[in-house]
Amino acid sequence: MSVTIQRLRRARLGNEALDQAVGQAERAAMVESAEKKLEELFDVLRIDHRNDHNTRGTPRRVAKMFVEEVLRGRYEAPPRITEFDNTHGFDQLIVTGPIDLRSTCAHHLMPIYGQVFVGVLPSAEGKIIGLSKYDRIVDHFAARLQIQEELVRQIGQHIVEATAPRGLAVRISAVHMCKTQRGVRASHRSRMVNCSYYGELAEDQKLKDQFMHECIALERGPAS
Ligand SMILES: Nc1nc2c(ncn2[C@@H]2O[C@H](COP(=O)(O)OP(=O)(O)OP(=O)(O)O)[C@@H](O)[C@H]2O)c(=O)[nH]1
Repeated sequence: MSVTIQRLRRARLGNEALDQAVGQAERAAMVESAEKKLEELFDVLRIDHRNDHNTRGTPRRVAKMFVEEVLRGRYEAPPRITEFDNTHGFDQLIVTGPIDLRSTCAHHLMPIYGQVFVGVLPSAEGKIIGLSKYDRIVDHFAARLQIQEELVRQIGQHIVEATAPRGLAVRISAVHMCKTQRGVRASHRSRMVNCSYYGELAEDQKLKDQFMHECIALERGPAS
């Protein structure tokens, strides 16, 4: 059995990272193996990808898409976080968003898309992290097969462990295309909204209200 396949078998959940980051050579081998399996799938589905000018090369494209894009967050290390000294001891709520969410649902492999908002209550004695890193962290955990309840907690737990703020809130509002494009064919406006709270943001209703107020304002965008 190849090294690649052994590693995949050790990983427990589709939205968990592997034990170690997967290098370029190993990812190339994964694309090769996945391409062969996708060719078989196309054959089963009676799609003549060898002769059809539209689907020729599609098994390879899809294999690359899974390894390098859709599941990238399982094979790479989380993004590096730049920290700055909090010299003026800033300790008030910071809310950032909307952060565009592009993920994939674990049940039907359909896109999940929407917005994420992150609220951070920094510690006056701690560090401040680069604002773009919140977007990168969202992107990292979204690049896995997800359900929204677990995604919102993975993002929150990672930020808490990496930056130790006094409080943290993560809110996701997303469309699940497994529900809008197939199956029940729900309205394209139908969304799922959920939050995860940590530290003082979990305990203090006024802080939660302030976070929610800022999310709504950011969702609405600048007044035209
Ligand atoms: N709670 C939760 N459910 C989700 C999420 N993404 C997809 N689902 C739902 O998970 C279920 C998938 O499991 P099944 O009921 O076995 O799938 P199915 O028979 O194809 O069901 P339908 O989608 O109703 O056609 C569906 O009801 C989805 O709408 C998510 O992030 N959170």
